[in-house]
Amino acid sequence: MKTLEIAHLDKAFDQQVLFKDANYTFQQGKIYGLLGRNGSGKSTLFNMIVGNLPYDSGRIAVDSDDGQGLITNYSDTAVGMVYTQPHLPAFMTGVEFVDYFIAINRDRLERMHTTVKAADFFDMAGLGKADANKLLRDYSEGMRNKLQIVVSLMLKPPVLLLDEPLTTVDVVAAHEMQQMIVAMKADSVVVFSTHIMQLAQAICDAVVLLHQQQLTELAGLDIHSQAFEDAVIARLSDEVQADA
Ligand SMILES: Nc1ncnc2c1ncn2[C@@H]1O[C@H](COP(=O)(O)OP(=O)(O)OP(=O)(O)O)[C@@H](O)[C@H]1O
Repeated sequence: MKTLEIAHLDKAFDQQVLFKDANYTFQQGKIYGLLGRNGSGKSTLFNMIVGNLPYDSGRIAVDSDDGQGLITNYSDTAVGMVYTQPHLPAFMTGVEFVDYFIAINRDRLERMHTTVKAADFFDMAGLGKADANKLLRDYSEGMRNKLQIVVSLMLKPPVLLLDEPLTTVDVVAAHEMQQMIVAMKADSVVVFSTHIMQLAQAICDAVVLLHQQQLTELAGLDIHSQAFEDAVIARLSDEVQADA
């Protein structure tokens, strides 16, 4: 089973402690919503998992189900990340970028027996022919986001992290992207951060709170219930009440 393990994780920026002995194990087969207050460290956690940022101590390990077990020196293909602000080359057209993406990932795509063509990416992202020939610089933020989500999903990484992924896409695209994300959970560990409670309730199997430097699953309540929403708000308000 594919697994992402966070164990005894510590991380601080100067005097600001974001993680203190944080522990949680995410597993394939569920979609996890990561909820926390602004500035609690959700993007920092994702950046540590994907290898963009170092952590101070503890361990982050991935089991890609390839026989190596849980390892900390996992390859950069083990974790895929959808960024809030997409990292796409501004001076390529959409189709140039997708052709380039297919070329550099040809081996991976062939191993998955995927015979996707550039046109398939645009269909999945709900983008038209005219869009394909535009410079990515001239895409709207939502268009860039849709393309980024589609390319990330196409590689089927063992661990897929989505940092507030659906906030800029239109309602129709959001519905389609949700279905694609849900389809990923059978084969991947899927974790996404969001501030939209309804989105978390719509697609998550579990909600993990990042609060007071810890990761804690909010268990024991029906995720779709008002009681669940109330419990999330109460838990994340702890500090404010304590300070008041
Ligand atoms: N490279 C950095 N150097 C110093 N401080 C940083 C750095 N990156 C993030 N921080 C700080 O760490 C804290 C957590 O930031 P982060 O972006 O991880 O929060 P977040 O939970 O994703 O927030 P939001 O929900 O508002 O997007 C913030 O106070 C931020 O200013």
